[in-house]
Amino acid sequence: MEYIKFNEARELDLILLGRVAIDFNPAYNEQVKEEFKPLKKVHMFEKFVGGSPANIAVGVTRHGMKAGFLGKVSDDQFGEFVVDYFNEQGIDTSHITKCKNGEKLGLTFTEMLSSSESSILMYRNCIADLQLSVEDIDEEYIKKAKAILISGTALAESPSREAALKAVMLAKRNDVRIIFDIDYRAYNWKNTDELSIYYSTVAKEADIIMGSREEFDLTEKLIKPGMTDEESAALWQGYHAAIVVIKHGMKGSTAYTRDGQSFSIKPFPVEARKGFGGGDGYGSGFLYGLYQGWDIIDCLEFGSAEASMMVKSNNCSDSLPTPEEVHAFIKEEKEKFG
Ligand SMILES: Nc1ncnc2c1ncn2[C@@H]1O[C@H](COP(=O)(O)OP(=O)(O)OP(=O)(O)O)[C@@H](O)[C@H]1O
Ligand SMILES: O=C(O)C[C@@H](O)[C@H](O)C(=O)CO
Repeated sequence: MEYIKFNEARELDLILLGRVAIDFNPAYNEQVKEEFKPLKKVHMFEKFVGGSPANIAVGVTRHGMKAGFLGKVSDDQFGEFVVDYFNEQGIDTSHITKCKNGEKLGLTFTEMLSSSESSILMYRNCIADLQLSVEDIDEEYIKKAKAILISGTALAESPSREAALKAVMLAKRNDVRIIFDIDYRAYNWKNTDELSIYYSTVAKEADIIMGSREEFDLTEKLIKPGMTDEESAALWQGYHAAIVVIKHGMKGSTAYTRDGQSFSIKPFPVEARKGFGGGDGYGSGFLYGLYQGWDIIDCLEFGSAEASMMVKSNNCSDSLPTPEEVHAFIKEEKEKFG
């Protein structure tokens, strides 16, 4: 059954809008399996492109999809690093612009303490990605895409908030599917009422919504707090959503489809290097499956496998796998665990 229809004539599979940053992860040698340590003890860091929509742009491109990024970077070598890296991956960077008033890309220093404890230390003053403004949102560009993915962090502040809302409105009138990845990052938000207002505005327009239970609770705060997954799915499907994906970390995740069905998957157990990045692997894999027209359960399995591969890795972008690597991982895990 086809739950979502993409306009096949479009040249871009997906435009991603929002957060892009630089991740500094403790240097890690897979062979030596260096020990976990507190951030203050780390001497060497490796630099990667980071930020959820940027990571998903890399992920879907590794799967052969054609992605474009709509965002703002700093007018310095870190901004150039992002654009160069995206170009090398084959991501369309024609609508990435540079900040004009000295705003800087966010720097994320990550701490990996054990296979179940990790955290991030964000430097996000005078932040570049939230400078995206309505002038950057070009209808002709949006029209080129089958779908646009809005990352929730883009809604945290003006001018990026209005830019994201404009992109949603233009997508709507141009037959472009809207994917809302709630992508809650507490450091961006002043209070949760604001968050509920803007998240729910986009969720009402979205064809696909993806988020954790906590993220749905925040989105629904001013509508009806304390809903079950089934109630949340019914609420958003009552507006526009064809597919609502609700994640419960290691307990697994469920996709609810508009015909009243639900499909659940458990994570593939792995020795994790970090807790973050799983969601981006999950999103990349799930969306790839959907574009291939797979059954929802196969999309979930692929996303879940890609998530497990990413929590094992030392970064959230560069190690995103190819479809062949994900299939091989699934085969290996099934042989191990039956
Ligand atoms: N330790 C782990 N082992 C295996 N899989 C994991 C682990 N942690 C997370 N995952 C997988 O990653 C998926 C997404 O993780 P999570 O629920 O933390 O989402 P998220 O908050 O969107 O992640 P992110 O920090 O990447 O944005 C989970 O649904 C699960 O499939
Ligand atoms: O921004 C974060 O929360 C962590 C980043 O290091 C990472 O790139 C990411 O965005 C994971 O979703």
